[in-house]
Amino acid sequence: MQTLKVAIAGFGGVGRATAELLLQRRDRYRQVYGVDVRLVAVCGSRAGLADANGLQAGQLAALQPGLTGPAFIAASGASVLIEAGPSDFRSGGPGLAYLREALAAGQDCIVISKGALVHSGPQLRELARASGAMLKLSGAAAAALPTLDLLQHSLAGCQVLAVEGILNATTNYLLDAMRTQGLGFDAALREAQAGGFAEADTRNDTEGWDTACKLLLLANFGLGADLTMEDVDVEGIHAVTAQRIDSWAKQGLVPRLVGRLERVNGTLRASVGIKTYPLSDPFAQVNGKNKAIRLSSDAMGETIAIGCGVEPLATAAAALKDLEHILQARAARPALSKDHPA
Ligand SMILES: NC(=O)C1=CN([C@@H]2O[C@H](COP(=O)(O)OP(=O)(O)OC[C@H]3O[C@@H](n4cnc5c(N)ncnc54)[C@H](O)[C@@H]3O)[C@@H](O)[C@H]2O)C=CC1
Ligand SMILES: N[C@@H](CC=O)C(=O)O
Repeated sequence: MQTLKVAIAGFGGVGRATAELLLQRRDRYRQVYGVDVRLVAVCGSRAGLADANGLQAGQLAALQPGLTGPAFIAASGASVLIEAGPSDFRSGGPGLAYLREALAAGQDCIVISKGALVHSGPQLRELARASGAMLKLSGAAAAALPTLDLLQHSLAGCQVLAVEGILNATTNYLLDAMRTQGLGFDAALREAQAGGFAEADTRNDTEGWDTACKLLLLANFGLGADLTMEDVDVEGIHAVTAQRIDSWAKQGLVPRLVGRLERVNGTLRASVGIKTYPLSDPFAQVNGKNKAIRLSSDAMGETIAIGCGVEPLATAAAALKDLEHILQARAARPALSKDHPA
């Protein structure tokens, strides 16, 4: 049986949930793909663990100091890296160094943090192209809500004319809690933090940056654009007051923080801001920490997906969906070269 060695960098809520789910699914990988998927290394900012024979769930509680940093990936012999560190789109975050190292070495990468992809997307894509590595990012691009899958697979061949998305769970949760429970902004934010889906720096959620990051990933990795944060008009929800919420409610309107991409005269325009919807619009029904995406295309009309799951499991599952796609692609490779010898 073939072996596939996986390493995880960034071992907080999502990294740990991904490790646990991967270990639970090992039998499935053996049965469906005939592959022995081993978790061979994990690391946080100051400590890690590695074992080429595969780590077991019971070992993950205690990491060893010092075993961290991009070099640990090569040392572990992993051929797939799952990156789940903090998101920092201004610097690329710690993920950038891990991804550069892994992609340059030809290791397939599953990215859950957004920072490096937004900061250095074209460079990372080029590293992947040059080394033949696969670069997957479902976890970064709204995770449990299918977004890139729709653009890359479900609407393949269509021209996507517009994308509108409730892409950030925290802001949707806040707006909803203020509107339906009369909670104050700070109290609602504390609930989102307790739920494990707010960013470490919650301004990234409330000021609209997380939505803008996800929108850029959809534009650049889903629609082949090359936009930067400078190209996005970004408005958050931090200035929303109880009075404004009341006034919208009296008009029968539901506020959502949405990211929008629109083709205008052949150019893709990107913006993030509050939009209000009448109750008859499906976006008005996307409650709590749910997310949604509406795509308009030339030939398939309008497609809407709504989704969420319990975090951090849902994001772990989105990342491991990418792993399944990598297993499928790896399985298809020998068949391809047999049918079409070079
Ligand atoms: N929590 C959620 O619902 C979702 C989170 N994400 C993204 O997943 C990522 C992780 O999120 P959480 O696990 O919730 O955050 P977290 O803060 O619990 O975990 C991040 C981990 O990265 C570690 N880290 C920091 N610097 C590092 C370095 N140089 N090397 C290795 N590890 C380092 C930290 O010690 C921490 O344990 C973030 O980028 C977030 O934006 C994406 C989708 C949903
Ligand atoms: N903070 C984000 C979670 C990860 O992307 C959100 O609220 O959606």
